[in-house]
Amino acid sequence: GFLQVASPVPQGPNKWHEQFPIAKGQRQSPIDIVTSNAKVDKALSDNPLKVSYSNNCCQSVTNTGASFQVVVDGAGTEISGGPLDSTYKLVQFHAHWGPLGGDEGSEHTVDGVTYPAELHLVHWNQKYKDVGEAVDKPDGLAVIGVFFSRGKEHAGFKPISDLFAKVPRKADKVDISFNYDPACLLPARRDYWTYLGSLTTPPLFESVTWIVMKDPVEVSAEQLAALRNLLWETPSGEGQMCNNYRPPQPLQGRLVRST
Ligand SMILES: COc1ccc(C[C@H]2SC(=O)NC2=O)c(OC)c1
Ligand SMILES: [Zn+2]
Repeated sequence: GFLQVASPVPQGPNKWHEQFPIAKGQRQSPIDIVTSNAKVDKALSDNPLKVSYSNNCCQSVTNTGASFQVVVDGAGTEISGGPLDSTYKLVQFHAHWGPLGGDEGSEHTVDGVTYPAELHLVHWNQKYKDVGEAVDKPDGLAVIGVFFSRGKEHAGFKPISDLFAKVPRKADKVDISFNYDPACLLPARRDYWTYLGSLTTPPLFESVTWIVMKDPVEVSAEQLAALRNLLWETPSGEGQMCNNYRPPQPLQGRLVRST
């Protein structure tokens, strides 16, 4: 039969620069947010971040081989205001997490503190014709980051976390037949830090206006454990998907603003 060439197991974050030199760029993400250096910007509160998601925008959950991804039909699902100069539409949300029971796993850190997971709600700038055109433009994307802390069960996350067992392998996909409003995943208090950064996985395009919510949302230990129903390729074969987070990158003099 044909020579079986094993697909190369993806290289870890500290090797990405070999194929993606921008990994050592001037506006890489994530970062450690040093709260005492964040500058309160009244303009952010004068024009509050507006999040208007519809409750039937979520189409399916898929295992991308790097995370779960809820694919969203962006119709009527928009954010604007705050640091954004135009309207952005939600296209997908996913998360990053650590090992079972550990406290690392978030991508952004706050004064060096990690959370067990971090949710990313990815939006693209409506001035572009589609997300493919927006993805590598300096103002192309806006990602809302929400920290997950371990505590009581998150009723709003349960319909999604219950689906992970149905998509164990890469490219597995299950339709979302129920109404679901992703806004339920946002903390009640809408204060955030914002800065200019990048995608946190290759190709690491420096195209993201980051909006990192200050307050974490609580999810249960079982919901965090459900993330490990997702499997991926490891050097020793198929294993539980975990530690799919990039560590903080150099700030390179960037300003982090705060509400
Ligand atoms: C080629 O386009 C891409 C590639 C990767 C991602 C996902 C990254 S970006 C983020 O915030 N977290 C992640 O894992 C992406 O997201 C819009 C767009
Ligand atoms: Zn992400």
